[in-house]
Amino acid sequence: MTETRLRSWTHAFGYGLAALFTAGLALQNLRYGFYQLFYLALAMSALLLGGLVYTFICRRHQLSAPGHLTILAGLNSGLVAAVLALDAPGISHWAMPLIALNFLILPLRQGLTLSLILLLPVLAVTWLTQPLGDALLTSIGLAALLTVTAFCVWHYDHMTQSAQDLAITDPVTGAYNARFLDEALQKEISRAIATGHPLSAISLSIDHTDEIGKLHGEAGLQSLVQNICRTLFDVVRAGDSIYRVNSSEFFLILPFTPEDGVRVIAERVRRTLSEHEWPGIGKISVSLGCTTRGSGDTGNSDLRDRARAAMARARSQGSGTAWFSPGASTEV
Ligand SMILES: Nc1nc2c(ncn2[C@@H]2O[C@H](COP(=O)(O)OP(=O)(O)OP(=O)(O)O)[C@@H](O)[C@H]2O)c(=O)[nH]1
Repeated sequence: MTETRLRSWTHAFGYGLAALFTAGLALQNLRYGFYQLFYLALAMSALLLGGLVYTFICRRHQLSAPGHLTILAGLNSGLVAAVLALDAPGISHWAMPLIALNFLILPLRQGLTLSLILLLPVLAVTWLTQPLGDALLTSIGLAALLTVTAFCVWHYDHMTQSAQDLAITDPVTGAYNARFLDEALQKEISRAIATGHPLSAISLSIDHTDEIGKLHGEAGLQSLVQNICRTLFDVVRAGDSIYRVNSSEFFLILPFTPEDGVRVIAERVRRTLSEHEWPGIGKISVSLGCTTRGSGDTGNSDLRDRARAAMARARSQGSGTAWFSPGASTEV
């Protein structure tokens, strides 16, 4: 299940349950003749049903739907206004489902801000109008609910982020992994097509890895790959991204980089890596295949395969060289 679909279901569940709860409150208040509370609960219930419908309408872009903040701000401010205007002691408890809903539906910071804005006037009125014991119990209950809910949401966000990072990162080097390369490259190509900025790529292979492995063992090779990757991170600029394609190959995506630029950075990488004295190993060399997106390159495989073919060509010229392949143009 995708994150968007999961959010749609939890939002729908949250709005639905809260709408049922407030509808129940409305009926109860109608039965006992508390008409102001009846109308308040009815209005909240209608707004919650609106949230449910909005969730359904925005099901494809649930993560960025801005209407949830408006709906929840309306619900929270309605309750704050009622707490300040009505003389109804039990109304402070209505804040509980709203706090849970704020955290369930909004991003953590927005949920926390809205809940605090709701909680402060509710607690102030409770302390001013209720006996000390009741006020204390209500305050502890609401504060505990806010803390526990905020912690659960923070924990969930943290776990989700870690799982996403693990899925796209190579554990040895910290670079992105090969699985993420195609997706990231396609995204950059679409961005380059939309904005017209140049895009280049480099396929980098460490030369003579079989010999290095035989001489220094698998651990020595792994440590070399790790150090090379760390050096690559230092050499390239912030917007560039590095992917570990296999045990001895990296791929670099270089946005905003034209043909002249990729030649400059490829030469800088080649020189830096070949002049460095690698701990326990000494000097090494790398072969680099570079390419720049042409107007005819629309798929990730166009750039990826051409950069790798250029790298193979560089290798065939002798170790420690770079080769540039121009991009494909559309026929005019
Ligand atoms: N993507 C990328 N391109 C680079 C990098 N370094 C150099 N280039 C490209 O090479 C061109 C010339 O780079 P430099 O010789 O360092 O000159 P520069 O004007 O100081 O480069 P910038 O200020 O980085 O644009 C730049 O305009 C870029 O297109 C890099 O780390 N990443």
